Amino acid sequence: MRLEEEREAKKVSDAIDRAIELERQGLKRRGHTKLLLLGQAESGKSTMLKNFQLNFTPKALQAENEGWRAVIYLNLIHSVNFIIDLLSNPASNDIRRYKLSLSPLRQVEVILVKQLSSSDPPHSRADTDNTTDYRRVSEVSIRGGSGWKALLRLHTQPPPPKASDLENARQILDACKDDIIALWADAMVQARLLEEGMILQEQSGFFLDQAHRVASFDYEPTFDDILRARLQTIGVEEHRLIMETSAEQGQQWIFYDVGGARGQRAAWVPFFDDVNAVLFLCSMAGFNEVLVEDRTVNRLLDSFNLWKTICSSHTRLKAGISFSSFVKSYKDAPNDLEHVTDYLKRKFVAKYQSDSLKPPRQLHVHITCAIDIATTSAVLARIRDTVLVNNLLATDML
Ligand SMILES: Nc1nc2c(ncn2[C@@H]2O[C@H](COP(=O)(O)OP(=O)(O)OP(=O)(O)O)[C@@H](O)[C@H]2O)c(=O)[nH]1
Ligand SMILES: [Mg+2]
Repeated sequence: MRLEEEREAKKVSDAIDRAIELERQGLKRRGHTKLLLLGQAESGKSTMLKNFQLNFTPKALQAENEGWRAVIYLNLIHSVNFIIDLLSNPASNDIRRYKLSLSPLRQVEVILVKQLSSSDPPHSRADTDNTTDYRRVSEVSIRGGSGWKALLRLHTQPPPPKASDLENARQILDACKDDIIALWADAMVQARLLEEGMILQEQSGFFLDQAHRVASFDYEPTFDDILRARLQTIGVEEHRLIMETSAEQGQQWIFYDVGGARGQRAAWVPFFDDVNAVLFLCSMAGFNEVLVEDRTVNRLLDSFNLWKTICSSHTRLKAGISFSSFVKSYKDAPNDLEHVTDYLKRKFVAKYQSDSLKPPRQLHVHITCAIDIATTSAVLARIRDTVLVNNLLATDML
């Protein structure tokens, strides 16, 4: 029996090895692999992506250092400004002094947000919600694809003639360093935060206890800092990672990192069908927290529901939804992509043939998936060729 069991286990293990090898070869052939990161806001999607970069493309992550420095500065300054706002009634000379000495940080925050969000207006929750939420520090979010990493160009271009905004931020932070440290250590500040039920240490983008380091003139972000830096994702960002590690060298991994807040989730749908894997993240700490966007909903419960929705979502036809039960004229044909596509194509052509004005204009039907760059570029090439040939015909050159 034991030998039989061992043989059986070996068979299973060999089958798994073969499947892995086939998958590996498949990936090699396809040249790249696509991964979709899903989960509610602050579940760690962007952080996972950074971890992938750290492991597989460390040089590329290193090259993003200046961009992350700006995010870390912004995280720290945002916390400081938040505390100053909280102490709006200066109860003591000390508080008045902090307010004055740390006031240059206001302008630095505005500049950093502007720089990070490039042409987009900042999407600060504080902008949309006038009621101050003392339980959380409002966040600054940058729209996906806005090119906030354009900041990184600082890296490859020669230094600008005048001190850059980032350099300015560095100097001001250095000058404010001692007061930031003193503010955070102040017993009155801590008491006020406690009164408001705010535990800043547990919030993302918390760098106050690292102020002595981060605010120093010679500060260089460590990988650990980069992992802790918080920038809310808005929309869907595409990140292309060219693997640097020897086993995967040269392979391209494309990550789709999405915004996880409820208002962002509709944007995920088009990405489901076209990826090799979905990575779903759930923050275990969410069990006693509520959603920022809906304070009546427990975060863990929201994650469960989201997971359920994702598990039950499928390519519509593959999920067994019958095309013919919605389109009555589709009879006696298989419920698969090939036949449904062919049917739709014929339907459009038939309408054109029966209703197009005379003389008929040319019709070219293309099937594509607009989020698939390869198929879409093939279609674009065909469109370009058609336009080119028509132009040549019109000028009697053909
Ligand atoms: N303690 C702890 N913190 C984490 C973990 N993963 C991420 N974080 C922190 O949680 C914060 C939020 O993480 P993000 O990766 O920005 O969250 P996200 O899922 O991309 O959020 P959205 O972009 O808003 O959808 C960051 O400041 C991280 O440093 C974790 O496993 N444990
Ligand atoms: Mg994110």
